[in-house]
Amino acid sequence: MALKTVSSKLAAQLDKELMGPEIGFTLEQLMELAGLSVAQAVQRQFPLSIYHKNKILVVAGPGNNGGDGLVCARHLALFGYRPVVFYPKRSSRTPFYGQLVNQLKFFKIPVLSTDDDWKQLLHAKDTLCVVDAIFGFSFKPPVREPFGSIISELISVQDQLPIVSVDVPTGWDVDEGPVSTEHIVPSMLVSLTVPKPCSAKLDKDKTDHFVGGRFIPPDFAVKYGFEPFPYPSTDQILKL
Ligand SMILES: NC(=O)C1=CN([C@@H]2O[C@H](COP(=O)(O)OP(=O)(O)OC[C@H]3O[C@@H](n4cnc5c(N)ncnc54)[C@H](OP(=O)(O)O)[C@@H]3O)[C@@H](O)[C@H]2O)[C@@H](O)CC1
Ligand SMILES: [K+]
Repeated sequence: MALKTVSSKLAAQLDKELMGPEIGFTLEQLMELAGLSVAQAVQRQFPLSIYHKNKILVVAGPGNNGGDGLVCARHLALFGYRPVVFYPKRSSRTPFYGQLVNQLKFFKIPVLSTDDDWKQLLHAKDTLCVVDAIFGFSFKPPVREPFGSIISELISVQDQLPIVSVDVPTGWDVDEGPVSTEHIVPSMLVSLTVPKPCSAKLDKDKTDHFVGGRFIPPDFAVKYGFEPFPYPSTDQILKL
């Protein structure tokens, strides 16, 4: 089956239309479903009954990809995992990000900043996986600090510690794929709504690919040039 993708430009347009005056979704609604999808994909890939570790590091970036990570952490806690969130650059774009952080505190999920030693979580002995919610479809290379150093740390452990990338592997050009030889190779990618073109560069032997964010009707998918995904039953995700 040929991979169905939409470009970064079209993905942003699709997002805008969903949240525009005619359709009227709010960011909060879509982000909740996006974060839930990612948590469900993690649970499918790393069920607690098989993996006897429950600590998950969620690295959240400054935009909506990071917001998806904050929501995902809350659902992971509800599913029985022990998420820890590293949120180095907190957004003040909308008060909603602050509310998401308050919800994490309500769930007693630690939220670390650059002053904390987040790197001690980068050990496969204790940590099950890392959720990469740093950048999504609005990332434009080259990467700026502190994220360059954070990405390098993740790359240095990815052979031992699986990375679950949300929507786009962080640091990859959304349309072109990896921009340097040293790059994140996720063990799992959860594309939201529809895969972005960079996902065609995934090595299928190294990365399992899921689509999630089950929030559009079939005719809307067709309008944006892709076939609707056949999600089974009540699932929020589909393995491609
Ligand atoms: N319909 C859907 O599918 C839905 C999708 N959703 C999710 O939204 C994601 C897209 O979110 P988004 O548009 O907020 O952008 P995102 O990728 O998080 O990055 C922007 C941030 O990164 C920063 N930044 C950029 N380049 C940088 C650089 N080189 N180095 C350093 N920083 C850089 C940039 O900073 P700025 O340039 O503004 O200073 C800004 O702060 C999408 O992938 C999906 O996960 C759901 O939540 C809702 C429904
Ligand atoms: K990401």
